[in-house]
Amino acid sequence: MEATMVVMVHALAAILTLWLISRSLWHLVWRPYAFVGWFERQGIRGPPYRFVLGSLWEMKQMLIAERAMTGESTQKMIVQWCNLIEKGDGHQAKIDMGCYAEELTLGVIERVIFGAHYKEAREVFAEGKEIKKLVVHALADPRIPGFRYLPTRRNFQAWKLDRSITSKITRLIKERLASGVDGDDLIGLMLRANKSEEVESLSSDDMISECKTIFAAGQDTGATLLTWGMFLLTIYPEWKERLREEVLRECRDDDGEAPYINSIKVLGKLKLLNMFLLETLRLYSLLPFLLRKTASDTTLANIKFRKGTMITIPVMTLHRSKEIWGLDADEFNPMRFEKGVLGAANNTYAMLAFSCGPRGCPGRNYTMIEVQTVMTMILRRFSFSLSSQYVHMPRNFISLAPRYGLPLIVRKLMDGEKK
Ligand code: HEM
Repeated sequence: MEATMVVMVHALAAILTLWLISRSLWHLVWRPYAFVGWFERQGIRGPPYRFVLGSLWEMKQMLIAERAMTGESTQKMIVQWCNLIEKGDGHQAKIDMGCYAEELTLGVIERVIFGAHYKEAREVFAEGKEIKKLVVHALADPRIPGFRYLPTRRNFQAWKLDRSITSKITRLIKERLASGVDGDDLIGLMLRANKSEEVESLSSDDMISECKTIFAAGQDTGATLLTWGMFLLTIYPEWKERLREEVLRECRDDDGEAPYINSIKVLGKLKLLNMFLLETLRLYSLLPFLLRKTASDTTLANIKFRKGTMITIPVMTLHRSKEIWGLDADEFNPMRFEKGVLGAANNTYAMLAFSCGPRGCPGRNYTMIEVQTVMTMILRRFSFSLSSQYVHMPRNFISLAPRYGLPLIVRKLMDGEKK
């Protein structure tokens, strides 16, 4: 009896070991090879790679496409607001700007990356949100090397979500390749960059992780800047009027009727709006601190740091430093940016909302175009104020956002108010 038990335990252990080996081989060897092979058949070859996204002209085309998509999505949002007003008392409606901003920027980024709206992109977004929660919890974990590789419940959850995101993005890229469509979206740019002789090829993994990065970095950032911008306009109504006046003045076509979707050239003329957004980013910096690791033994401000030291750059504190920005550093004053970012403070690196240097944010223009386009269109159509239900509680959940959203009361502008 005992001998049978021993044989059974051994057999079970052998089966389990074989199963584990086959799973590991599948994940580590066979699957990546199959995947790379599949991409190679499409003419996409592997590493190494530098981050190259086609030519500058192509990047510009992508921004033009982004602006058009933002215009369309904002138009859709405007119609929804008008319907809400009609269904209500006909004068005004309560909306949560945070939710609309999230939906709008998600609609734009999925089209900027994949060229169309996809159910999978929505699911990727929802799963990305779950990962974000896990990351926030992980920040409180003990700093033990290799901790993130341990099979804890949270790590398992994160790995599962990451696998699901990867497979959905892979499916979307495959479908796109199969369709043979060559668009002005991120996938189109990467595929063209691959065909070009001048740049090194992207591997399949590079393409997937590029999509993941842009999706993660580019969605809620724009939504949050838009939300803080709208919040500040309700707190400083004189700025709402100044910006509306600028928008109505600059965004006119030959008929004297302002177009829905402004050209980039027009956006360039909206100086006050640009200054307003810079001041919003100064006071409500989305990333309240940045982290850097010293690559070698370093001396900063006469303090010696050993190689590998983690340094926290307190962006939020620096953005409100009177030494750097002057005595009115705590006050809201977009006019400080009248002579540009360099003229606003006594330090070249004072404005860190997008960080700076080679690892500064590559999505800066993208966001500014997106948020300017949306605000321009809202300012032309609506008047808005803060709902009494608003609770001012900024929360740093990887990025700084209003914890309970931004409830606004929106009202359609009368014809007389648009002049
Ligand atoms: C208001 C909006 C945004 C803000 C405030 C912002 C801010 C930042 C900051 C501070 C960094 C540097 C992070 C660090 O070094 O630790 C960064 C990096 C990055 N951002 Fe943004 N970002 C915004 C929007 C976007 C958008 C819309 C995209 C893409 C479409 C994007 C893509 C990226 C990427 C890919 C990086 C990593 C760059 C690298 O590691 O070299 N960002 N962003």
